Amino acid sequence: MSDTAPVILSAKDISVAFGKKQVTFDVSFDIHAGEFFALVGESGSGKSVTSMSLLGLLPKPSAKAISGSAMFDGKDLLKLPLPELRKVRGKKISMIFQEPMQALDPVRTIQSQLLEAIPEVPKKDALEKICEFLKSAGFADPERVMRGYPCEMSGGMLQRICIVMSLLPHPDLIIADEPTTALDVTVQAAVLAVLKRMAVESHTAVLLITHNMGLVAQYTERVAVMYQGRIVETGTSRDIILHPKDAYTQRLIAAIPQ
Ligand SMILES: Nc1ncnc2c1ncn2[C@@H]1O[C@H](COP(=O)(O)OP(=O)(O)OP(=O)(O)O)[C@@H](O)[C@H]1O
Repeated sequence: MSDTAPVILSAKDISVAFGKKQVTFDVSFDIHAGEFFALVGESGSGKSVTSMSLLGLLPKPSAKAISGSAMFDGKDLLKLPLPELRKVRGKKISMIFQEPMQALDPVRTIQSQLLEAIPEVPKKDALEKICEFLKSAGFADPERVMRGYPCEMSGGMLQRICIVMSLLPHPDLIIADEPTTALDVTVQAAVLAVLKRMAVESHTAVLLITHNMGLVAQYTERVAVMYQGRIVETGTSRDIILHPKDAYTQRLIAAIPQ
């Protein structure tokens, strides 16, 4: 996806404070339709706070201490009343978390949870669609997965199920916050490859939150580098990795395993 694709999310000057402590400072970035965009930076740099502010997911008192704007679908997400924001969440913008169990209920079948992602689709069509998506996510026997419970699956399988869940409503954007950090290294690449391929197929943009510049190099088209609550550099992942201007970006790149 190139810069010529329309901008679907425009974050401008987002600053968040918890009490007197300001943790992000004028964070701005644009995400284009269908692109894989990364917000990269070390732990505590403000990546999650930024993405959670977009969806009104920050704990209540701090919600009052957000400034800036995040234009999406003609509306400013930072100013949207909660009921309207809830309609956007999970439909036009979905999320994948580090821990798949954050999104899944341990005592319900996978099928019943996936059906909930597309309540407006008639059940028979929804089941067909779920089956097709599970196959696409690498499950050879989707019916068996659908009958199963989360505890019967490995971490990698659960995260692929979460990818399916996030894509079922055909969102414009998926926010994936460290989606592979909790997984074995050998499984990480497979899960991200599934996310990338399925997002491309459905023309869904992905905001990947990560501390791992290696993943940025391998999977994303554009990147914003965050350090101590500020964006220090934004550009195409290729340009930034080949010609990093900022000293912090240079350190992140030096830490990529050969
Ligand atoms: N609920 C909160 N109350 C107070 N401070 C918070 C809260 N949530 C986050 N912070 C602070 O905001 C800063 C940014 O945290 P954030 O979680 O966004 O970083 P991050 O880059 O996503 O790191 P990580 O990868 O560890 O999640 C940190 O200094 C953190 O301590």
